[in-house]
Amino acid sequence: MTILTKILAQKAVEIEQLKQQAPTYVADAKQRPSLFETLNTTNRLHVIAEMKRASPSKGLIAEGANPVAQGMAYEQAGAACISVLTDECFFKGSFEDLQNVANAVSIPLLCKDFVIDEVQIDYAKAAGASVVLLIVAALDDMTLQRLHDYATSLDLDILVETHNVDELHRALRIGAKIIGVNNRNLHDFSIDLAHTEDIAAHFPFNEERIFISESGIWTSEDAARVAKAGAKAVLVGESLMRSDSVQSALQSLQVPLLAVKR
Ligand SMILES: O=C(O)c1ccccc1NCC(=O)[C@H](O)[C@H](O)COP(=O)(O)O
Repeated sequence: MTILTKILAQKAVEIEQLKQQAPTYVADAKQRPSLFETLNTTNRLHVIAEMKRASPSKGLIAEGANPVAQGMAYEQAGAACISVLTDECFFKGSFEDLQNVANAVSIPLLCKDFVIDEVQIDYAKAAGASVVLLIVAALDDMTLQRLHDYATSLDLDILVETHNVDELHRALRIGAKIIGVNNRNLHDFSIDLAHTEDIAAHFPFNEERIFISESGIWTSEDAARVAKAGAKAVLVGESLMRSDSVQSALQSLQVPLLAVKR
């Protein structure tokens, strides 16, 4: 059993519990800017900054981190979006974290979880998310399309995560507009930014789609490398959580985008 299959088995159990009750989270009703529109602006690489206390690959990263303080620091430093991990078992996050961050910031807000059922999207929306993540590797084509349509019907943006060219094609077939490449292999934890470059070579760049690079981004050289491949944004967790200065760490990743028309 790999970590992804373990996480998905745990999600199936949690979903039955979520279905026993309606979401009790009530975030302030805020109209957040669309993630798609946000990422289509400026000529610098955008940063989606993640609130990440712990992870299966690294164990504890920032156990005592305060999600509200972290979220506000990200917003002030110029993040385009904040990602909040809501998985409790493997990442020590929660929907409560998401709701608290939602009440404190105004920028787009991603509920980062392993979504396999509509009920999780209902909870994400109730807790204030404006974006949800769908991981292609975790879903069959029909479920991927169904969840994508459901999130769209709730006016949510959807980040569709891929890890290889076959998954990119599956994401394109469902009409995904925001497509991420996770540089981390969710089965063995290895990280390689070359995944971004390999998938970029097959990505049909145009103004209707956005290409994002996720995981393993630590330095401005990493950011410049994935920007060169065509990424408009990076999704960054650990390096920001461990940084003494969120402001300078985040801003060092906002490298200029190349003047190449993609
Ligand atoms: O981070 C992990 O160990 C992990 C393990 C198994 C499934 C998912 C995992 N991470 C989720 C993510 O995608 C990252 O939190 C996110 O992309 C940020 O990555 P990083 O900047 O490397 O913390």
